[in-house]
Amino acid sequence: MGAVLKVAMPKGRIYKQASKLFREAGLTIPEDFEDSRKLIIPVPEAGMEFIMAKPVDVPTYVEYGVADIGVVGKDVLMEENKDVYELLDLGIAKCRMSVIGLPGWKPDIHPRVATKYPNVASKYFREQGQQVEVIKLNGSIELAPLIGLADRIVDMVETGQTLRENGLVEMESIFEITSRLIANRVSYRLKNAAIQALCDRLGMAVPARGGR
Ligand SMILES: Nc1ncnc2c1ncn2[C@@H]1O[C@H](COP(=O)(O)OP(=O)(O)OP(=O)(O)O)[C@@H](O)[C@H]1O
Ligand SMILES: O=P(O)(O)OC[C@H]1O[C@H](OP(=O)(O)OP(=O)(O)O)[C@H](O)[C@@H]1O
Repeated sequence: MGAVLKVAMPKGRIYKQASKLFREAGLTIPEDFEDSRKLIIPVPEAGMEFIMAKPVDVPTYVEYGVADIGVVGKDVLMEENKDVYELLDLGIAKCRMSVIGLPGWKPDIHPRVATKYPNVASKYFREQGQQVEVIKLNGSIELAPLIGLADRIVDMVETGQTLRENGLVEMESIFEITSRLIANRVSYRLKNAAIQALCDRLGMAVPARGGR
């Protein structure tokens, strides 16, 4: 049996989908931990150990090599710009990054944009040739245009429910988001057989889910 793979798994909404996909790929992942507060979960039957991380921190654990691989949203990868390999599109947690505002929005002399993703937003508006002040928030981003902190936001849209319930409109979609499998550069060489075998299994399970 090869070395144990340390996998940085995102706590929260992606975990259940990720562990389900791993199961569909034929790996034995116990369901007992789905509501647990345990942070390091041995998964011996799959030759793995899960490190339960805050989603935005997954690329950091992988870049530093304390996790060999990880599961993370494309939104986080675009924002964090870490030195990791992106191996596979897992097709789960699908949504999109969009520019959002109030209906009837008109350009302001000093436009302000609120977001959890300041790097993504700055790059996007720079490329559009628009000068904006980017304000970093950590959640409930949709509040910003409602209470006058910013005239637009850059945030994720999945079902559109948050927009509808708050009277906001999607003005432009910037990119599509799904979760990705990433790897540490050194682990990818040293544990190549195990990582490649996992990629192959997961790769077969992804289309089986209809590319979702
Ligand atoms: N509404 C959504 N629909 C689908 N995927 C989403 C949605 N919101 C977020 N995601 C994906 O799930 C990932 C993790 O989101 P989640 O809300 O669990 O993390 P978080 O915002 O860091 O959590 P928290 O700060 O509440 O601990 C995001 O990086 C994104 O890729
Ligand atoms: O289109 P929808 O299906 O409504 O999903 C989009 C919402 O989901 C995410 O919020 P999250 O639940 O992570 O809350 P937070 O931003 O307050 O952390 C995102 O930031 C949007 O607000």
